[in-house]
Amino acid sequence: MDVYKIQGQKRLQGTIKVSGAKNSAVALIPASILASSPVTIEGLPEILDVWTLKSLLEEIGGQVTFEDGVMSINPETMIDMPLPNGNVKKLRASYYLMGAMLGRFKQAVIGLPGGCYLGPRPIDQHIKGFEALGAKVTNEHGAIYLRADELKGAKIYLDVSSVGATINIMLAAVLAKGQTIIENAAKEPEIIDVATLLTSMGAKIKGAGTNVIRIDGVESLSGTKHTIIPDRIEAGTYMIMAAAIGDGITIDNVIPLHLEPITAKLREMGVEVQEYEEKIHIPKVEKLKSVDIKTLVYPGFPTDLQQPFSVLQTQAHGTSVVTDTVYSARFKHIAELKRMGATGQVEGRSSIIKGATPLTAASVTATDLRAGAALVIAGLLASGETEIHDIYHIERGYSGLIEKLRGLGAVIDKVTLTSAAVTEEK
Ligand SMILES: CC(=O)N[C@H]1[C@@H](OP(=O)(O)OP(=O)(O)OC[C@H]2O[C@@H](n3ccc(=O)[nH]c3=O)[C@H](O)[C@@H]2O)O[C@H](CO)[C@@H](O)[C@@H]1O
Ligand SMILES: C=C(OP(=O)(O)O)C(=O)O
Repeated sequence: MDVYKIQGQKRLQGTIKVSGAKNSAVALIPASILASSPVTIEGLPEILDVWTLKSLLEEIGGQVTFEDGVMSINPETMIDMPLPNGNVKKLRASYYLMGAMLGRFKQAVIGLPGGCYLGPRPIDQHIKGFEALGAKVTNEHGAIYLRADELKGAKIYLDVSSVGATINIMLAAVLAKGQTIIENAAKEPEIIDVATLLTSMGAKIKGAGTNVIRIDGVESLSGTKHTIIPDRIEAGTYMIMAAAIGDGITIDNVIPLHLEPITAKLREMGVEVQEYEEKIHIPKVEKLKSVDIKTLVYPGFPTDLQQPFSVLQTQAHGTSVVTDTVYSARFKHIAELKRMGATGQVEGRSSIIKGATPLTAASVTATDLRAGAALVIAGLLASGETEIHDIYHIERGYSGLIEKLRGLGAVIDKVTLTSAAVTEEK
């Protein structure tokens, strides 16, 4: 079992480079299934989710190479192999195989997805979209069976602005006959990135990034080369870390516009955020003011950053309230932060954090991906040696984390615990 060990209270300084966006990567890779010739995606993050998707494409017969962030996918040899179990359960975004395989083969069998448990995460809006396009969809023993004689464009109103449903319907609709209109579509930058790839493959998509997306189906799509956008959630995590324990940190390879919700909140807390074309610099912070946050769909404050942000709130003077309107149970990190001396409690969909509290090292568990990111920041702040368990969650989303943090002066190691050490801890 691997853990991260962090010696805290080392001030961090320098430049940290952000990788390609996880939530784009996990949609761009399945999108390649729709092409009739090779697709190359550049700048991909080296994270578990990307490796798992590579294996999934290979399971359906794709020829895939992945080196130095560049994935080359030959989809010509792919077949409509059922994927009811196994790798599909390791990540949330395996649901994109439904839209992409339905689009190409007009049928697919895909196990219900995994990913972080943050409260219920239904996929009813994805299914509603597939059905509107003409597919018959059934759930048999935990796998979704999709089949269509042909896919026909339709008008689909999403009950919730779901990122996954918006992208999945786009994937299924690009090769459908006629026009598809997605209303109340999600507007996240990753949706624009996927639309950009599909458009460069020959798809006709208008309105990605707004709440109405129009797709005119085409006969076929061809291979292309695409460069992914930077990861705004990874960048936001490092901005929070810079405000917490930085002595001047530059975050490189960012699109500052995508970071506006986090930049605005940091400024409210008294953090100076200097924006450049593709970089953000955060000088040392003297004093943090408490602020409340409410997560919302883009361009609101991202739910994926509320857990790391809570660590900063433990260092702010006063009481802060975090309300997550997207997920009902994204608060498991609070119990872990309390082990490290934080003062916080969870009430319904909110966490209430009182600061400023010095953090002390403890043995803690990354219950999910961003809880893990929060614990890394807490470990960097805490006195003593923090040990973080279940780091596979963190490695689903942060590329080269140890090396990147060491580059700023952090003392962090990935250590394999022997079974004797694990038993002793229990
Ligand atoms: C792989 C990926 O891109 N993951 C991101 C994606 O997840 P994901 O695509 O799963 O999130 P959604 O945008 O779909 O979910 C938003 C909300 O809608 C609800 N919902 C969603 C679909 C559905 O069919 N029915 C339904 O009720 C969800 O329970 C949730 O409350 O967007 C989330 C919200 O920004 C992020 O936290 C995740 O990092
Ligand atoms: C919730 C997240 O990911 P996923 O949807 O892949 O579980 C996340 O990236 O914070």
